[in-house]
Amino acid sequence: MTAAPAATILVVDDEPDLRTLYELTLLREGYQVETAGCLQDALQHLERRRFDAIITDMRLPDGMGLELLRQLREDMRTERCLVMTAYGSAENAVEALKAGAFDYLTKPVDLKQFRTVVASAVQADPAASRVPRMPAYRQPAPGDRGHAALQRMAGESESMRMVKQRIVKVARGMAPVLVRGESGTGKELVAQAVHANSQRAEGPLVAINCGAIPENLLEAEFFGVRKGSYTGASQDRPGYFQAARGGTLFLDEIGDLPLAMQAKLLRAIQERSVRPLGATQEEPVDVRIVSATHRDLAADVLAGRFRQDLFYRLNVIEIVVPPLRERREDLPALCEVLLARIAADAAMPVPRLSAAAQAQLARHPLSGNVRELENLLHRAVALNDSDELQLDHDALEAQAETVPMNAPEPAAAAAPMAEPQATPPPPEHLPRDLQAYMDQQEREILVRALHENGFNRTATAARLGISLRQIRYRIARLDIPTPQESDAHDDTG
Ligand SMILES: Nc1ncnc2c1ncn2[C@@H]1O[C@H](COP(=O)(O)OP(=O)(O)OP(=O)(O)O)[C@@H](O)[C@H]1O
Repeated sequence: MTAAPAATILVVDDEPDLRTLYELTLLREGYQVETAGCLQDALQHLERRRFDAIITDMRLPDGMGLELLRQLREDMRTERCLVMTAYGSAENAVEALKAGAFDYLTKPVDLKQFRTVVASAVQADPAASRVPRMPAYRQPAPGDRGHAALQRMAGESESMRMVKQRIVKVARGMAPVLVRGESGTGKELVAQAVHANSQRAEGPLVAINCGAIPENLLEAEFFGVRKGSYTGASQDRPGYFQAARGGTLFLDEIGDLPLAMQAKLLRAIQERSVRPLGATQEEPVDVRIVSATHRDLAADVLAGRFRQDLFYRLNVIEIVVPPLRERREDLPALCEVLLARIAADAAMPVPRLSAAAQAQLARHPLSGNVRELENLLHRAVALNDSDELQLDHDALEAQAETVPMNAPEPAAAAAPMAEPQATPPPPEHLPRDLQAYMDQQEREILVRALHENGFNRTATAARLGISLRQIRYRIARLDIPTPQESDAHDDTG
């Protein structure tokens, strides 16, 4: 057991049998337990002393369990609160998490899950016990993992500072986080910082690009496989959920998940258990879900492309990463960090950006956000032959001409440019082989777009208004060579 033996827990439930069941279960785990049968009783316990965790039923005879949460927050207390909600009442669970609950449990409570969730809530936190009246979150100290992860996110603009504050604030609970923002804004860095600032930082962070996994493999990849479940499954193989146990599962490009898989993911999140392919039994999983998307998921829900119930579950806490054009004051800091990174990778001294290059960047639309900036700097370093870095004029021109590649929804993105861009001029002579002609056209467009986006397929797909799956298919069909490392990059981020 990971919990400190002397951790104290307050159990609030009006049903005596359940109260006793929870009490005995917790005592057996080595905790000190106090119980209360109603809200007033619970508030009196809280006046007398501090606890490590509170477990409360949602409905109490004299009010709602959420009232306790409100009181704890008002008094800036550190107790972590677990709320028990009736089975199937997703709204209550989401409401509790939004109100600041550490986590929730669904009734009837599975005792194994109960023990796991409680252990995670009372994990030793010496800072919290020494300083009883502090905000519910702790600022990361220089040198610790959470601090380092925030440092990796360059930029001190007002909007970035707010993003960082929000990360610290929400990191410590279990509530699912949805990171929204245009492509290349740094959503993956945000997810890493949430993990690093959470109490799960010692556990794994498993990052998956949902759009990059072939549809027929999704279930096995997510939930694992039992030996013999299909020809070739010669041994048990864990899925992402098992791999992320005790840590964070980062589901990037969540909007690309097909509807059938959305239903399975929802079930796994609600039940907190998964059934590997070929298994007869479910196995409990303990993961925190952070997801990200550049799409307008609410619009996808309206269009029937994304399940509303899953959206509701994933979007308990939202972090919006602003596009670079709205925080241009971050440009110098970003250039510094990115150039240092590029130089370190190439084992060379950090180059200096010329004043002319800085001015060019300040005027450039940078619709591809930090990723575009990174690509421009990469190219500049590669072509550089002087002390001061100049920007590649052609690359700047080419990228400035492109329409923003980040409109939230590819289909919508295609609409405004339909007239001038969607219809190429007709060929002078009719082609003899229509298919070969079309393939050639498509190939040229893809190669150009891939070049312009530094071979990042996520960005290229967004630029062309197609999904990542479609672009992967087209690249393979047309046999377009791409650098190995770009494959790895856009698979994970
Ligand atoms: N604030 C930042 N400081 C330093 N580097 C950054 C910052 N934001 C983004 N980057 C870098 O820019 C690149 C793109 O970032 P990232 O992959 O996190 O974007 P994203 O929003 O997840 O993109 P996509 O939607 O295409 O997956 C990465 O190399 C990342 O390290």
